[in-house]
Amino acid sequence: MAFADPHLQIPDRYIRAAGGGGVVVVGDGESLELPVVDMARLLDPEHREAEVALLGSACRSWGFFQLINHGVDEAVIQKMKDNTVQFFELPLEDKNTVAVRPGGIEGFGHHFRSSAGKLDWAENLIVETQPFQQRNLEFWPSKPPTFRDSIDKYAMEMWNLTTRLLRFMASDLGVEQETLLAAFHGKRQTFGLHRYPPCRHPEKVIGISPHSDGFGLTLLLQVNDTLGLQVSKDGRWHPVRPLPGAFIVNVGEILEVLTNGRYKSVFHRVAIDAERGRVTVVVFQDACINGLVKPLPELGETPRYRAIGKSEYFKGHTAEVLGQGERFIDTLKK
Ligand SMILES: O=C(O)CCC(=O)C(=O)O
Ligand SMILES: [Fe+2]
Repeated sequence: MAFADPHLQIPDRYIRAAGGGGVVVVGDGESLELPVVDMARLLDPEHREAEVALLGSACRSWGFFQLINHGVDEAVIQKMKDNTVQFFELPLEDKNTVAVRPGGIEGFGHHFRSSAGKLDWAENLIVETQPFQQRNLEFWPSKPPTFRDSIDKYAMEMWNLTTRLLRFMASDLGVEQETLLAAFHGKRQTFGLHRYPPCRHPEKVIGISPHSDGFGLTLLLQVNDTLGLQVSKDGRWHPVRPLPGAFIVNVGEILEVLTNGRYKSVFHRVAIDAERGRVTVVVFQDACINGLVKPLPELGETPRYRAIGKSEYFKGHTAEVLGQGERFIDTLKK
């Protein structure tokens, strides 16, 4: 396997024509840092107003922020990190017991592929964690033995964190909290666990091709401190330097539509390190209004996107990911 032996040639199906991770990354000195939102200040009546404004401005200008003092149970986070690393360290035949099936989404394998048929330099495990009744336990690894329990507990923590964030976003947007919460309540929650091995020629490959996330909200946890995530702003790629213990939160395309374009879902990608591997735990929270992707009527604005059914939306978004061109939601703009 290409990842296992550093002396092997990089197989052609991983090599990117335009130089994979290497184009227009801003240098250290000029790099803008992601906004940092402090949950402790959001919860403190004395600082709430200013912090809600900061949260809102982060979602409008960057579509990304780091979240500190988030209040998520540290033991649950640590267990999730440990088990994720232990899973990826298993022999391939163990990981393949939950292999993704042809045409399927859940399971272990290489999930992201550009239109040119190139593979991303990563292995991934994708599992749906909510709604509870839709869990396919056949794709939940039984090794390491505590993994399923870790995923279950982490899933609950991430849903609680999502509801906390949505309340403050609603306040920034000037809508009732319940209105925004209802769009997310009972919807899908999907885990994407990623391992990006080091590569001797990082400029030739890419960890995840440029994309914007298709669900409502994304909550990303770095398992180790290897850099890799880059966010597009003003036409350039900005490397994200995760603060210790922080979550990286970003607006997905559905939240952009729900907010009638006030919040932005932006392109990001993952570059590969020459020496060190990188592991992330990503949780996607889905949303819709009665089966439709459309702006919240409670905003009281003329909708800037036409309403579309969920399955048509996902078809369009999948084509966007494969084509890496225009964002699908831009085609919904009126
Ligand atoms: O692993 C990362 O840093 C980014 C992952 C990502 O963008 C995704 O799963 O959509
Ligand atoms: Fe993403």
